[in-house]
Amino acid sequence: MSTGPVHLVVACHDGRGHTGKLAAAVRRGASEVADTDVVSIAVDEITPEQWFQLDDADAVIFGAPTYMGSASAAFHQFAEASSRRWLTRRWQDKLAAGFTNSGAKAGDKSGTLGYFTTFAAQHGMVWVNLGLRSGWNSAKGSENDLNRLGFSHGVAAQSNIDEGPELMHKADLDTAEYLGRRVATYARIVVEGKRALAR
Ligand SMILES: Cc1cc2nc3c(=O)[nH]c(=O)nc-3n(C[C@H](O)[C@H](O)[C@H](O)COP(=O)(O)O)c2cc1C
Repeated sequence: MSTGPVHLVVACHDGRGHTGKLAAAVRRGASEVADTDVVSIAVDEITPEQWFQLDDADAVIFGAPTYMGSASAAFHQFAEASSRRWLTRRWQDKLAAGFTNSGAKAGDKSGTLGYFTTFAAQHGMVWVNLGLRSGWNSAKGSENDLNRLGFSHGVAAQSNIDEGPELMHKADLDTAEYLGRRVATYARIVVEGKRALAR
């Protein structure tokens, strides 16, 4: 039996809509887990109140497009601004996860997901990986498999640079929903575990 809602934040920089569409899918997946409260934050427009929402979250899922082999500059600006939280260890032991999108199939997205894991580790957060085997890697596989591009640290989606977000691949959106559900589930386990230990 749940003892109260678990708080998740999806903290994302959306470039031209593609990464925002992934963020919405992560949020949908997380919302499917009972008693999960999910808030979305545009990190390039973050307000003082939203910094406090991050401070109060049980889990934060970071998202940014891959620009020049890493997270976008807007995300890095947010990460640098979070250094005040780093100083006070405000995000210590929260769960963290991540998602990105790029134009090329590989597109150096490992650089972005790897950066997210380092960023989370600097804050003392606990990383939740994607937890899916690679899709589309055998004769029976297809591009419609979950995790079709075969990344492990988080969601790595792809969209053609000359197409809008409405054409994003369903398998990528389904993979993002999967990550949302996974993080919400683990957040529930951790929160309930901490409450049990405190009794
Ligand atoms: C400045 C810039 C740098 C980019 N660098 C990469 C890159 O390193 N690898 C790649 O595959 N695509 C790259 N792209 C394409 C974007 O990753 C892709 O268009 C983006 O993920 C779309 O998501 P968005 O609408 O949220 O920006 C770049 C695009 C821009 C504008």
